[in-house]
Amino acid sequence: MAPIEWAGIQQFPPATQHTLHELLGQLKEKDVGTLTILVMGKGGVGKSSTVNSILGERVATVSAFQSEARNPVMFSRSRLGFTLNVIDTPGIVEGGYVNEQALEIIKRFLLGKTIDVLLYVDRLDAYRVDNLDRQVIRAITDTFGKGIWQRGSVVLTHAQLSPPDGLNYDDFVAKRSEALLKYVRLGSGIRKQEFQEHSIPVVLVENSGRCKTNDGGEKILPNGTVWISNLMQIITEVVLNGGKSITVDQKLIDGPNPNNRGKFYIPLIIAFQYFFVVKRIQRAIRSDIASESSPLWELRDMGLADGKF
Ligand SMILES: Nc1nc2c(ncn2[C@@H]2O[C@H](COP(=O)(O)OP(=O)(O)OP(=O)(O)O)[C@@H](O)[C@H]2O)c(=O)[nH]1
Repeated sequence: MAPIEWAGIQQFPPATQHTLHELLGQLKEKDVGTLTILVMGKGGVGKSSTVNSILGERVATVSAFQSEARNPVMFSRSRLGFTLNVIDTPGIVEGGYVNEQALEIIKRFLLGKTIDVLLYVDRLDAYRVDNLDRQVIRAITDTFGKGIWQRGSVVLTHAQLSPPDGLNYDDFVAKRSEALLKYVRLGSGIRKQEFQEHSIPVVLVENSGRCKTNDGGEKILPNGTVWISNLMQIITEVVLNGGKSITVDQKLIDGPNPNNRGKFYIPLIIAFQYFFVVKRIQRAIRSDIASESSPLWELRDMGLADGKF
């Protein structure tokens, strides 16, 4: 079925439309004709609202109360021969734990689809990160493999805020980003150096209808960033700056965990070590013992040394 024409793009102010068309042009130039964005995160953080903001249409259901048993949905739109797919997913946390069943449903929904970009959504106005964040990030990593983070971006909603304690806005954003990225690193198990090399971008979003606008009618953040253009710009950069898209096939769904595939080799490595390393060392020790002359204490105990030693 051909995707519906992306009419929502015309809802944006002319300057935003111009930027979006430019970005689509950049992608097409690099032979990227389809862009599939997967939106994930905890419940109630603003995933559906962000999907609506990107498309410029109210397609995903937004609820002030955490919705239960929601299914993943993909919204497809086309524009000038380009297809934009945005996949909204239910929150994957329930009762303080990662809901494995929700993850299973998401995985099955994604079967046969290729994810070009992961948007990991959380709120800017949350003042702590905890073990739950780490668990959610680990669950995403276990599902898709570490490579997903090379195609990942952290999205922080509720970005129109006045920081507490008289903190400067940009400092507050930097602190919150740093704290969250640390947990992304820990949860994904990516080594520190590698993580720093492929820095994961953090993007700010304000989905509220009361978001401030500039003279051109574009929605802006307290630091003046035109956030829809900025979000789409970062998404384009993530796609064009390397890392592979993730195709969800049956193997990925059945497991084993994509990060643990090498574990199959562990018994072989142990056997190799036993025969070629341990055995060799044992032989060397044995021949060493055989050739060793008696130590002095042994000679003394045998009464052969005269106590000068
Ligand atoms: N002020 C403000 N409110 C937001 C923002 N994003 C979302 N909200 C509100 O937060 C609530 C939850 O938003 P949703 O978009 O439904 O969140 P979700 O992550 O899709 O929620 P689940 O489907 O339950 O996982 C709604 O009342 C939204 O109006 C934002 O950027 N700013």
